[in-house]
Amino acid sequence: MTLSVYFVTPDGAPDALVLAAVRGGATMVQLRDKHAPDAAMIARARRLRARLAPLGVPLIVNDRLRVALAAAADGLHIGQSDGDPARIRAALGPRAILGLSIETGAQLAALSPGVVDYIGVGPVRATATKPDHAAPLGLDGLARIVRAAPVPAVAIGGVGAADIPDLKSAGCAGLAVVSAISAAPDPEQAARTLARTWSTA
Ligand SMILES: Cc1ncc(COP(=O)(O)OP(=O)(O)O)c(N)n1
Ligand SMILES: Cc1nc(C(=O)O)sc1CCOP(=O)(O)O
Ligand SMILES: [Mg+2]
Repeated sequence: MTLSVYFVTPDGAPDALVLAAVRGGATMVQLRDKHAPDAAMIARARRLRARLAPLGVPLIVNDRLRVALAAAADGLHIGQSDGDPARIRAALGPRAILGLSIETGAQLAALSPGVVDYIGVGPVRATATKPDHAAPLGLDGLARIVRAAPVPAVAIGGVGAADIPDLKSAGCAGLAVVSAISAAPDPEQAARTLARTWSTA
């Protein structure tokens, strides 16, 4: 699992966008669609996993355990209100990747050891991509959580290439982005810039 450039899809993302992000250097992909029916998500997840597995890029499903299991995805990302992480781990099995969102120091303190493989910490900044986001942490708040985390952490929420030096200084294992790739005029090039900046910063 390489978390450095973690692409989270926007609703309705075409496969071509995901494949462009991966060609550019995205190291993880999360299929996130807050509106698609489960059946459509399962079909997309199966299709994408077949394309990404040979490239060594894990496909993570957002929120939906049933979809992750049915599509034999590489893992699942859950938030604080998406269910009990220990129960979800038991249902997913020990080999799947399980990620959990952390928005506060208190949530980090409540993390059970050995249950999740990574955390997504955010939002760093307010972002229109997730209208129901928690209070922004800023870079200092992010760093406080990441430094105390017992598992690798990715920063999420309004982050992009210009933040990479600060995110690395804070101890992040990577950054998770939607719009820095999906809203770019050339998503493949945007992913490449993120990957190159990550490796050189
Ligand atoms: C890598 C990563 N980190 C955080 C989130 C947010 O998850 P959650 O809080 O469950 O919110 P939704 O994405 O479900 O709206 C994430 N998806 N990925
Ligand atoms: C999916 C998600 N989760 C967040 C959190 O804070 O937990 S912020 C977010 C959206 C990130 O989109 P963008 O890169 O366009 O800001
Ligand atoms: Mg969620």
